[in-house]
Amino acid sequence: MDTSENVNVHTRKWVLQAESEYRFELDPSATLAIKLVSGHAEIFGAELAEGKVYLFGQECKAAVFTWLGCAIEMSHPSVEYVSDETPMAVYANVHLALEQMRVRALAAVHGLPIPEDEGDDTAGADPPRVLVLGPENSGKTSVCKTLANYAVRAGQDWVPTYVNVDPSEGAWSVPGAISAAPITAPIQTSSPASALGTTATSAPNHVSSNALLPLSYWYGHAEMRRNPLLMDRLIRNLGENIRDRYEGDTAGRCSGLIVDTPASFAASSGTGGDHRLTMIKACVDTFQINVILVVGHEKLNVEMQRTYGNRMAVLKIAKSGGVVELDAAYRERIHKYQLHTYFYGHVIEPPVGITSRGYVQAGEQTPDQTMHLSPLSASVNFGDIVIYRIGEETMAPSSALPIGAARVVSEMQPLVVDPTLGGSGLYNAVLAILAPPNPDESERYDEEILDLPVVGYIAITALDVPNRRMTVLSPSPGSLTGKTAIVGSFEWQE
Ligand SMILES: Nc1ncnc2c1ncn2[C@@H]1O[C@H](COP(=O)(O)OP(=O)(O)OP(=O)(O)O)[C@@H](O)[C@H]1O
Repeated sequence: MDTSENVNVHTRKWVLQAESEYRFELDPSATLAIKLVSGHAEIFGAELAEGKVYLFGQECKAAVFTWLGCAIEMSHPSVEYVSDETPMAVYANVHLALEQMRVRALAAVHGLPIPEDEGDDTAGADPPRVLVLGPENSGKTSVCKTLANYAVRAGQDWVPTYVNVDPSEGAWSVPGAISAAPITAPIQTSSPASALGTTATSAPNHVSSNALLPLSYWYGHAEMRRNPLLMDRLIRNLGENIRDRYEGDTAGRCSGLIVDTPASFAASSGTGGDHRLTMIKACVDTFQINVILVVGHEKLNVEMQRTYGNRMAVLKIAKSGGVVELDAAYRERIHKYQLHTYFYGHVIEPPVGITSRGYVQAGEQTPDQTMHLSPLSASVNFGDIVIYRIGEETMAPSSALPIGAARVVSEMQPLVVDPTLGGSGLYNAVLAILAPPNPDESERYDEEILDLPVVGYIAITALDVPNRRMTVLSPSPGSLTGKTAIVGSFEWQE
């Protein structure tokens, strides 16, 4: 194979030994190109194709791992090193155990003899429904991605459901949402702005061939403690919806699901009002969890063993030494990238000095498809959209209220926001547009909007109070008249 094409002062080659990984981190303006020259390699479980150039940007941090050894060629990242100490063998063993569960579940569905589980003849025929818990920067998302990718790669046509209940993650759309999506192709890593792959919600149809169709509910905030009751309800809505979808989808159900959680489920916030156990319980109940993986946290592992160990497998798995500590400023920048990517898409330019010939961006299937989106800026009447905020405007956590004080407005109450009032908080706000309510009026109920999934997002970029009009940025054409929207605490910044 001719590898000389990109070998110049701007690139060099690394030879990786078996079971080692090349880790890199990018500065805000840096981009990176990596090409697999020979051997086999993967990024969080997604295989690299030989000879294809993968681009990374927007402060991406990741690792190219190889089971048997490989040679890669790349430009210069901001930070790089190779490590042969990885927990990948453990993750692969977990995958094998989950795979056996899938095979047994499918055999049971087809009335075939159920293969025995090595060493465990009491094993049932339930597909794996895995909850991944761990503190901040333990690598939960990376573990979930790896396990989902290994399932997809197993060649059994599994379609695992990836559930993200971390509202700060952004997942397939914008931060503030919790979502689930069936994974049909390995999740590529190229930018933290689309950490779990490309979504179909903002991309026009012609570029959504590799996109996912997630089911999302809008929580509206990055932190669970902001409104735990709402979070609990949305998690349960997500679970119920997935169960409904599974009814006619045997392959999906047998493939199981993997639930990625926020760090706040693992560590108490410190200032009272510790809702994390309630959240874990909501996940266990609604997703019918039968395996809990605790990433690198002894105390949480013991706690989970005590609470759930008699009903399901609770496993502690090691944290990878490669996981990068992400600080608050970084997370804020990522939220900005995610919002921007939702509306405008993103194109990662090849690094300086590297030919763009034949380059494709990770996650895309054909080289001529870029993710450059053109959102629309439209002027709408105040009366066209009904905007709600859930709960009190300045919501202090219940634990912060004086003893004996009751909330005047319930945390779950949808309140109509009047754009004409000063301090409406709508200028530069990100809004979730909800699916229509039940067409049958008799089936409607007060808090129905809490249970409606999201169909898309808009941002309010200007408010003209005297003329009762506002300018909104929307990813696609289509009338907003008569739509219901919810505002959260995310701000749009151009
Ligand atoms: N082996 C590795 N080598 C290099 N970077 C890695 C590795 N594993 C994870 N990372 C990076 O470290 C960062 C944190 O990892 P990840 O998002 O998986 O952790 P998390 O526990 O889900 O985070 P959070 O605190 O947001 O819940 C990410 O940017 C991820 O891509």
